[in-house]
Amino acid sequence: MEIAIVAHDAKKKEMLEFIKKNKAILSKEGISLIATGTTGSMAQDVGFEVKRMLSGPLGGDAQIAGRVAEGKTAMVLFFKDPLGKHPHEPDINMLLRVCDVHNVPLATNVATAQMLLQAIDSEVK
Ligand SMILES: O=C(CO)COP(=O)(O)O
Repeated sequence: MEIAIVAHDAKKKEMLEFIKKNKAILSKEGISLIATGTTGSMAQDVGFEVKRMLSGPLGGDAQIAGRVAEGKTAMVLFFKDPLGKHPHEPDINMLLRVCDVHNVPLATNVATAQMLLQAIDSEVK
């Protein structure tokens, strides 16, 4: 199962804490991680194996949206900064929309992301 992790700059610290806390689940054999560029480097720096897309503002969200649409990415954990402005807002909205179009679980905050991971924990090897 491919899970995408994405975090805006103001949420990167939260994402780092979240993935470290959930390392046991996220490192399972049946789970692979993809990420936007900077979020991915951050995860790699603390020992995760992550396939990195472009950075968000350069098209990374759009690349992940493409993978969701193709049925490759099965879950998106996207810690959005609800207080900031982003030059690539259209790409961000596209990713959210494509998740809804394809009924792919999408968490935009830590509380929901935690529930999603708990929901799949027993199902993934
Ligand atoms: O901008 C982003 C998501 O919209 C995140 O991109 P980075 O992980 O490259 O910072």
